[in-house]
Amino acid sequence: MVLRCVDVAGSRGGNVLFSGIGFAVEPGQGVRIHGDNGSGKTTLLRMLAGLTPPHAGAVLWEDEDIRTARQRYCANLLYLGHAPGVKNELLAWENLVFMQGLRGRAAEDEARACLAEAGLGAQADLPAGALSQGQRKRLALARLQLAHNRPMWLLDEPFVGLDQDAVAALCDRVASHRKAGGMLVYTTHQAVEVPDALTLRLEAC
Ligand SMILES: Nc1ncnc2c1ncn2[C@@H]1O[C@H](COP(=O)(O)OP(=O)(O)OP(=O)(O)O)[C@@H](O)[C@H]1O
Repeated sequence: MVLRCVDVAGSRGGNVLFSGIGFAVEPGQGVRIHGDNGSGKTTLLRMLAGLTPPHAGAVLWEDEDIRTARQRYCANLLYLGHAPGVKNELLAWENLVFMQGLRGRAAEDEARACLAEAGLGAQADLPAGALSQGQRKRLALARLQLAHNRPMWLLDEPFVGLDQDAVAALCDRVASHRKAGGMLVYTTHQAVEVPDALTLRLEAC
């Protein structure tokens, strides 16, 4: 398994934000996309997720363009955007069932156990709209605990809004994911370091 970014350029609103980006991510590896506000971190991550087409270059999964390998790629992918993307009107545990597509009688128990591990056991029966910003972020990230069959993680600003304990827990989660052969690309403008991750700094064109 390998994700390759080949000589990629990104543009928004007609402006080229970055160009000549090239790297590969293999099992166990991590890439940190770093840069100032507006440098294009989210744009690049969206390209890796297949949500925004590259201005130039290509993103390849197993040496095939992700646009043609879409089905195979998406089956291996977990993309968490900058916003938590939770449904305010659903309870916290219902959100997890819905977001992760959990099925069967064990789904609720699985979601509740996952919330307890994320430090949200007491909030499981609250509507997501009643959670604090940090709790909403924890809820979104709780999906990572259930993503065993998705090796390619793309995380946009995963550390924003988290307290120190939650940051440490996320670093542990990411480390065990990589140890088990998972792959990670994440954006950040914070000083949180994921050990042994290649850092890619986006500079304005
Ligand atoms: N839909 C859009 N139309 C026009 N310009 C856009 C659009 N989306 C983003 N941009 C612009 O593209 C640039 C890069 O945005 P992007 O969100 O990728 O940056 P970022 O590095 O993730 O920023 P931040 O650190 O603030 O989250 C910004 O100048 C932004 O205003």
